[in-house]
Amino acid sequence: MTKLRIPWGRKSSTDPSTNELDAEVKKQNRQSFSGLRSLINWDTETPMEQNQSTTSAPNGSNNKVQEVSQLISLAKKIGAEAEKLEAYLKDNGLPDPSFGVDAPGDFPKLSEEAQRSRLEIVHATKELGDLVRGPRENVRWGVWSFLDTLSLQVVNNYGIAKLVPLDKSIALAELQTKTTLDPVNLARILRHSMTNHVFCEPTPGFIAHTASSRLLAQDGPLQDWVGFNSEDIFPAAASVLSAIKTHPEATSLTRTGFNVAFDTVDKEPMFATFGKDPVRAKRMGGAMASLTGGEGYEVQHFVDSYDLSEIDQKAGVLVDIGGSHGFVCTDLAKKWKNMKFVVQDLAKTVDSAPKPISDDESVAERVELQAHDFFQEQPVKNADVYFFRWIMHNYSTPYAIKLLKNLVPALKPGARVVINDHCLQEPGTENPWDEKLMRSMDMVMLCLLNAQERTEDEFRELFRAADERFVFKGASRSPGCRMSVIEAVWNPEPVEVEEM
Ligand SMILES: C[S@@+](CC[C@H](N)C(=O)[O-])C[C@H]1O[C@@H](n2cnc3c(N)ncnc32)[C@H](O)[C@@H]1O
Repeated sequence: MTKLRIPWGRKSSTDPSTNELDAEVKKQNRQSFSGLRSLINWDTETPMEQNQSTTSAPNGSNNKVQEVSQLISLAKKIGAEAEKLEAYLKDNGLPDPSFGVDAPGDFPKLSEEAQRSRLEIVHATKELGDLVRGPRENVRWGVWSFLDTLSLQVVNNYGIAKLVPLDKSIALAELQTKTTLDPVNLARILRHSMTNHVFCEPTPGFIAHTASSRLLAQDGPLQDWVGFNSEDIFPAAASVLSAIKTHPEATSLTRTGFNVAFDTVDKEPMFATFGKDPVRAKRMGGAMASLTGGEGYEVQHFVDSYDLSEIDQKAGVLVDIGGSHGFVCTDLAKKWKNMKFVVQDLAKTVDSAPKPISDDESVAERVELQAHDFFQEQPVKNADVYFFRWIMHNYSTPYAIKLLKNLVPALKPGARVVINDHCLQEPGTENPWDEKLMRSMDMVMLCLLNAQERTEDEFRELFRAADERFVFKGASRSPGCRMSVIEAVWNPEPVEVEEM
């Protein structure tokens, strides 16, 4: 497996002096700018040095130098990277980025270098925009981002995108006849959406599609994504404050923002609510598929990078706990031809899995589905690997510890416990886009389940709290993947085991 040691940045001092604190604050202030560096590997200058770098005086003399402000430095960076990106698109016959209705739904796949330019532009434009808006405006208008969710929520719920023709505009008055949404609300929702390039008004009173609104008309998983986020997570988010004020420990699955929002406090966890509502459950499933099928979450990262050769050689066993319909194991079984797999999930998930689990007979005969509640003791004894993918982040620490404890009676010496989840890095060391995404996911886990994304140290502590006989081996991540592999080995007679 390609082991990318997760870079751990500075460690905070336990008793920093005021000067140290000042220095730390200054450093952090610089980090909003420097976040990019972790990804794009700018030259060796510090951001401060970059901001203060000098240029020759206009007359060409090197004697007189001028400071380049952060403003200009960012603007130049954006210009330079945009030129590189455009050249790449032209050289490869790829379309120019556009908001137009016919523009591709996704930015084209790029070379590593062109992708770096793209990300630099994404981050530097945000940085530059924030800089020129200024702190007060950033806070004042930043807090209004929930209104973007509101307008998308209404557009999506009323299916307005499907009412607008793809090839021409439609008079607002005519559109009003096609929906039960009242005229004033339809107009204001559309016009608010337009501020985010969702729909446009090419001539006053006529509505047409942009590429984003077209996707909202055509892309089922994206509709699910917007529906789940705006109708389930958004109300839950608005109730988190109430939930944590009333239950500050914030660990219970039935005392979350979601429970407050949907009046299920101390009654049932979110999963049970969805279990009773097939439409909502399907929407959440589609939304998850839309996220986890996307860039940086492909199962192939794990399949390609995690080394099971030792286990395959001895025809060992991997148990995928909460493995849904077994799509990870069927992919693993195509690569590792000798070992066996047990996919465990709740009975109704197992019942709804396709049978046979794969058309490939040599795969199907080695992948078994088993109904098992992971809050009960693990029934498959002496397996070589126990695997949790997208499971631990659904649970607060007491629950997560329980999941690990439930393995203990089944474990043989050397058994691996492998978690495939986000692993949070120190603030400012992740590329800013990934950091935003992972920290947003962390907030979503709070809203819905009082759960959390974890750092490597927090995973280490989970294993330690579950049983001292777990030997934590660390976290690793393959290039291009947002998910990490976090691993511990069962060692009933503790000896020193080297960390990865
Ligand atoms: C977020 S999904 C992860 C699925 C899969 N591991 C993946 O990588 O996409 C969580 C899975 O855990 C299952 N699950 C939830 N509660 C469970 C329980 N108590 N016991 C077993 N499986 C459970 C769900 O049915 C679902 O398939």
